[in-house]
Amino acid sequence: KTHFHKWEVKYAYKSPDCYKKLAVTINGDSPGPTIYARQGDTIVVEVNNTLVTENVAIHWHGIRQRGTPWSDGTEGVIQCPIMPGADTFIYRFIVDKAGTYLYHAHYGMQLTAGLYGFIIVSVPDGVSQPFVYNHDKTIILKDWYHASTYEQATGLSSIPFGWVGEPQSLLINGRGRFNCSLVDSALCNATNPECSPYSLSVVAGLTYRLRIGSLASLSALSFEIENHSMTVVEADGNYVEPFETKNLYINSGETYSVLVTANQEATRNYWITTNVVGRKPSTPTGLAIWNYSPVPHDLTPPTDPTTGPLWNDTASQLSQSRALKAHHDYVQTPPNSERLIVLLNTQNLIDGRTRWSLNNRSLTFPATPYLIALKEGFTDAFDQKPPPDSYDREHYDIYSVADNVNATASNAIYRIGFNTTVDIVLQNANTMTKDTSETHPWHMHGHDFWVLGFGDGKSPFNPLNDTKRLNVVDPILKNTVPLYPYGWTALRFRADNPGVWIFHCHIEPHLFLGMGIVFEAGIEKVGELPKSIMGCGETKRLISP
Ligand SMILES: O=C1O[C@H]([C@@H](O)CO)C(O)=C1O
Repeated sequence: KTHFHKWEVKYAYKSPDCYKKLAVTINGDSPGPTIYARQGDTIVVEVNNTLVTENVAIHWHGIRQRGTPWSDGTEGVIQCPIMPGADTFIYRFIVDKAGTYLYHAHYGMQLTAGLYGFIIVSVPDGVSQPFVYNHDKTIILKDWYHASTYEQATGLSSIPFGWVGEPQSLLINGRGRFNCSLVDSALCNATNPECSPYSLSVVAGLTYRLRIGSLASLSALSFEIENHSMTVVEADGNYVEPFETKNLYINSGETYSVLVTANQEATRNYWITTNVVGRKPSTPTGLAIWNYSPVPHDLTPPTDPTTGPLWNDTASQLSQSRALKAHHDYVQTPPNSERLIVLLNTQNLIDGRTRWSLNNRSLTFPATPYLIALKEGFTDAFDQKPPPDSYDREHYDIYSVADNVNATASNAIYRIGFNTTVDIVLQNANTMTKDTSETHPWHMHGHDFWVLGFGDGKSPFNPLNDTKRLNVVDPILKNTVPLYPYGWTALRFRADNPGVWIFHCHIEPHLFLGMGIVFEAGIEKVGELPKSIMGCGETKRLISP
């Protein structure tokens, strides 16, 4: 079955947290419409960019794009962006795996500006899932800023550096609440119905599958439902060996399904809350209501909202990450790997500007998208010398503020043998601030990867032959995984999807500052590129194949 969607991307005034600001919307909405489909279906989205001056590209997050790398929607990597002033681009791809996925802008800072939403893929008819529930609901989490993304992007690329800071609000299904008394401004209206809390109505005794996704710009979040426990059953479109938790940690780019049974005193409502973790919070708790019908859906719960776990309890976040294992009926033990890439994550100055680098390379996109340059043989379009597979592991002190004087901005890419299995070890380090290391959610396009393990400090081993510290028995497949402060994360993937793909930190300002790598695998197996990814408007027709 093919699902057609016609989207107009445009600016609209929105007050998701009572404060009125311009947001990039889809057909006037932020978050955008949820795409529903069944495994094996084709999704066609005709995107019409009516922004006045900004390009757009939309990424289908978690969808592997097998055979359609040109529909991955990443500006600079696989397509010329969709031009403003009503240029149109048609994304067409197959959703080949049931699960909970996301979409969002992948151009500049437009995710922060509000272009984001869900893709829900259900199992084919007659196929069962390894858990049961009565109803299926979606909850999308977002952090929200009042400054425009133009101001943010300008600060990030200026000398001196202007950091975006902590968000003003946390939104649950596009609704939050900023304290209007903090600003002397007619722009903030606490009685605007747009910012009344989202209320999820439940019937006592029934079990709900909540599909929870985060597309935060910066914040790692914890999510909980007062007095109700959650059983985690799915992560990034993969079944999990079920485990129970009071609060769910969720990073930007991750999705989870949890089962929640409405088994508490049903004569009142309860708080649904989300809180910042991983960075010292200054953003108020995000609030929604767990409503037992027929209690009025907007009746404020009689209790104080839960404040979540301690923001810096990394051990508890790590223990949830380690609890995630492939469901026992869906274990795919990864084959041995053939290559190891160790990526040292550092923040450093390049030409006086603050950037993020991997092995001293800070990613910049070339003017010609990689996919087109590689396919058409434009060897001068980007630096042809691949970046290093490792760093000076023997001498580098991850606990010091390092100078990293050799850090450079680079558009070089990794070349990976098609169908080979690769291990990646993400190694965290100190930032340019003393005694500071941050959490980074790493997201891979075009593939899921096995999460082999996490550790503290410097990864002391070569995962190619160390199976003791790693889980090669029942590792979970994911597309986004956290790298914790001063820690390491090891993952393995099979480069079995021909194309050019980006692997990057999902904190949007960090990607903006170069925190990602691009790799190519099997480019010779990519079919003829659609002309619509090249150029703009009718000029696309002039381009010879
Ligand atoms: O990239 C970042 O910059 C700031 C800080 O390191 C300097 O202001 C911060 O917290 C980041 O994550």
